[in-house]
Amino acid sequence: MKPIFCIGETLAERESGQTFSVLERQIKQGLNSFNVSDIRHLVVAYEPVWAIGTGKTATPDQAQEAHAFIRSTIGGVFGAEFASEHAILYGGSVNPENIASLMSRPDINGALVGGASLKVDSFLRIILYP
Ligand SMILES: O=C(CO)COP(=O)(O)O
Repeated sequence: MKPIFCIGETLAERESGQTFSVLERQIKQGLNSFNVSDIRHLVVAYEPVWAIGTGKTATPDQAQEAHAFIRSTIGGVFGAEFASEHAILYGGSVNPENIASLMSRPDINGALVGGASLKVDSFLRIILYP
């Protein structure tokens, strides 16, 4: 079994410029009692609350910026080598139209797909992008 540790800010937090401080707090508090060997099998996902099931996707720039911050914060806690090898997924209204642009960014290593996975056609187009 692979646990998925989902973190992300609300729209109010984003609009008030707190995205990075919220992510940092969630990472530090959420992973506080784990060591590198514990979290080796943990998957981290950036899921901005405002994008989940809303049809509003983070832009590739917004997602990349958040993923880079998450990777750097994880690196500060568990070491840069671990952080550079650790996959970080994006979740929040991923669909066949936005998967390629999201996946083109260096710190976006996969997707956590909700609603679009319930329709065979759209899920297949996501899996088989571009
Ligand atoms: O929460 C999600 C996947 O766990 C994202 O769901 P949606 O893709 O429906 O926004």
